[in-house]
Amino acid sequence: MGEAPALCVEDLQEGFSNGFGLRSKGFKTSTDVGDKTFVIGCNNNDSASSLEVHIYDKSRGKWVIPTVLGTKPKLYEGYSTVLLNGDRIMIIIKGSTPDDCIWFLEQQKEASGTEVVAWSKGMRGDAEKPVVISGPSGVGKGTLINMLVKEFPYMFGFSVSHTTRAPRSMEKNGVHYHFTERSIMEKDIKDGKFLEFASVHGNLYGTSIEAVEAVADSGKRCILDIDVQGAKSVRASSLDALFIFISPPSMRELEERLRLRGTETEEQVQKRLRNAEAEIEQGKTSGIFDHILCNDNLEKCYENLKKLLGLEGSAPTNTKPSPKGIDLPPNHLVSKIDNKILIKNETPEPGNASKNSVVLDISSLKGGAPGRTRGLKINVIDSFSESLNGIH
Ligand SMILES: Nc1ncnc2c1ncn2[C@@H]1O[C@H](COP(=O)(O)OP(=O)(O)OP(=O)(O)O)[C@@H](O)[C@H]1O
Ligand SMILES: Nc1nc2c(ncn2[C@@H]2O[C@H](COP(=O)(O)O)[C@@H](O)[C@H]2O)c(=O)[nH]1
Repeated sequence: MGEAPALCVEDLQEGFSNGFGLRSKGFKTSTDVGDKTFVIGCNNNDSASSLEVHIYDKSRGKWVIPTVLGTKPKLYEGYSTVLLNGDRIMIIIKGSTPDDCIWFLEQQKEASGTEVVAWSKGMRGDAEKPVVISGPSGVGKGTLINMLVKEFPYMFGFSVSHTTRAPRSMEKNGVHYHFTERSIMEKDIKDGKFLEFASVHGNLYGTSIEAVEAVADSGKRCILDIDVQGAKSVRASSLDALFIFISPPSMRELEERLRLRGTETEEQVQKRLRNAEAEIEQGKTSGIFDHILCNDNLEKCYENLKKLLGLEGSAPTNTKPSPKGIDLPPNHLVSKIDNKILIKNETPEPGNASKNSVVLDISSLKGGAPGRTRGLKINVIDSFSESLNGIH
């Protein structure tokens, strides 16, 4: 809580509330959501600075500085804000690159009495849902994920978790995990940098928002290898993932795999096996998971996993995905009609496609903050007399 710098209640009354007008650098927009006013902006003219959020709570007559999750959008030349249904605010950034121009700000559940908001970048098209893979230690999650990433390198990307456990001999920092100290990870958790975290077999593990964003930005489908507690947290978040639980054929087989892997001490193996019983029970009964696969025969289980991911019989693709951006007209006005956001070019040039007006269809947005908001559909039009149908 505190004072919001360089803005007072009178400024809010001056009238750019819920407006679509473009704000230049150094200005702020205010958007009313229920009894709160979200003030988005930046105090200086530095193009490298990012957008900040302050909230004016009208019922309490107080300014609140919220905890902000996710990567913040960069300012560039200016921006417009549009209130969508619910409490999602769309931010359209002028002068940015095509992959960085549409952002969303959402209110999250309050944490320990503090307002929490989260940013997510808008992504065009129907990017596939992230995949959460859970199961007891030693069941073969890592093995299956490696097979998938090896066969479909341009389709899947692994979310690199943070952990306080010591690296195994073959493990590389930043590839298998971000190995970190507990005090640092605890601070980062407190600062809202993690989508989920859990204490697993005596160590802290967690998925940072940045890890998931990095995979989405590479145009790949994100795979998370996390325990059941983590899966439960992700289920409660807005990630909108597919949840798959891998179960062992038997406890005896699980024990044998853990021992044969030879990466844990006897004491650690015992601890992991004790935890496995509860995890298997939860995996099968908690309702968190969309699918349960038994990893008895590895090849068979892998084929079943591919089937669930819609890859049955599909040939591996060797082409790098090129995430499609959005070319906004440089000078534009923004308005909203139902589920369509009209970004009208103020200085159209016939024959110059990059200067055309744009319609964003927001009827099938998926996922949300923190992370990435998927499902934006775009139509580029020559003039606004053109039909708004045919959005793709
Ligand atoms: N179907 C299978 N049959 C026999 N061995 C298997 C099978 N699947 C995986 N394994 C072996 O079991 C061991 C454990 O597999 P893996 O490391 O992939 O498990 P995990 O679920 O990722 O474990 P953790 O959660 O501890 O990271 C490995 O040595 C792997 O080669
Ligand atoms: N909740 C989370 N669990 C995670 C994460 N990364 C890994 N894990 C789980 O931890 C155990 C043990 O892993 P190991 O590498 O020490 O064998 C396993 O079940 C993983 O799924 C995470 O980010 N969050």
